[in-house]
Amino acid sequence: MSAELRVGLAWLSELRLSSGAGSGMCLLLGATGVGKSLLVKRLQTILPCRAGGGGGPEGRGDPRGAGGERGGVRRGRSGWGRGPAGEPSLAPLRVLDFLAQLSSRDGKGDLGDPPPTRPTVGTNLTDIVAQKKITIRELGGCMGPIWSSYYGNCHSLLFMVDASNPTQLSASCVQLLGLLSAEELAKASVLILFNKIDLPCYMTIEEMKSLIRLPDLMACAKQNITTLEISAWKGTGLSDVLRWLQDTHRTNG
Ligand SMILES: Nc1nc2c(ncn2[C@@H]2O[C@H](COP(=O)(O)OP(=O)(O)OP(=O)(O)O)[C@@H](O)[C@H]2O)c(=O)[nH]1
Ligand SMILES: [Mg+2]
Repeated sequence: MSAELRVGLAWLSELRLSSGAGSGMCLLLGATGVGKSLLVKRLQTILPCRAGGGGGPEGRGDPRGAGGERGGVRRGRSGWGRGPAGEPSLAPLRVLDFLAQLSSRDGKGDLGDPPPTRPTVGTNLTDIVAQKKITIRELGGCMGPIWSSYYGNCHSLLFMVDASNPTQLSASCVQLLGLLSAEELAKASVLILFNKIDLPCYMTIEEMKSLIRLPDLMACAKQNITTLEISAWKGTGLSDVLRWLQDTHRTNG
């Protein structure tokens, strides 16, 4: 095969990946400051990722500009190359080792210092490879009024709540009700993440479930709903998030 043909085929396969072919779409939503961007960054350190540009983690500009979102620098051809800061990313088998490590330490694996984040103005697209390619689309909390423009083609939904912020809980509950009643999300699997359980004043999952009357919501909802307590800061529960994504997109996406 000629060198030009090889380059052409590699380019076509990049194009196929960047168009989202064969991937499942996961929406990551929640009020501002709950920890969505930090979660994505933590997943990026565990798994091989491809992050979109434009509306990136601290993205700006037209949030609906698909070209802009995808216009960023590709990080490694195969997805198993170098990580966001040029550090080597983990090979497939090492991902499993890493997950085992996270679990064996009660979810508190050594992920290093949490990277800084800024409020997401726009959308932040990240492809992770957890058996299948899954595209995680974080929408900034400040984009709440137009979240619904992104519901189409969504296979799964991560909805994050700040477990250390009781004053935000009722607003989060209203957002969740809106999501669960959206027709376009009726078939999506939903994972509710109660984040920031590393903080001393956090509400327990039982307290939050009862405050937002989650059992009643779950009884009425069309979606399959799961809940998890996590700390994106410490890494607690991240292995469970990855397992849920894998299981959900194996059958769904
Ligand atoms: N203690 C603690 N802090 C966290 C945790 N997760 C996120 N944070 C912090 O909370 C702040 C907001 O986090 P972001 O990830 O930017 O929040 P976001 O949900 O993406 O916010 P928007 O983009 O504005 O919607 C940052 O200072 C994070 O470091 C956590 O599990 N524990
Ligand atoms: Mg964010």
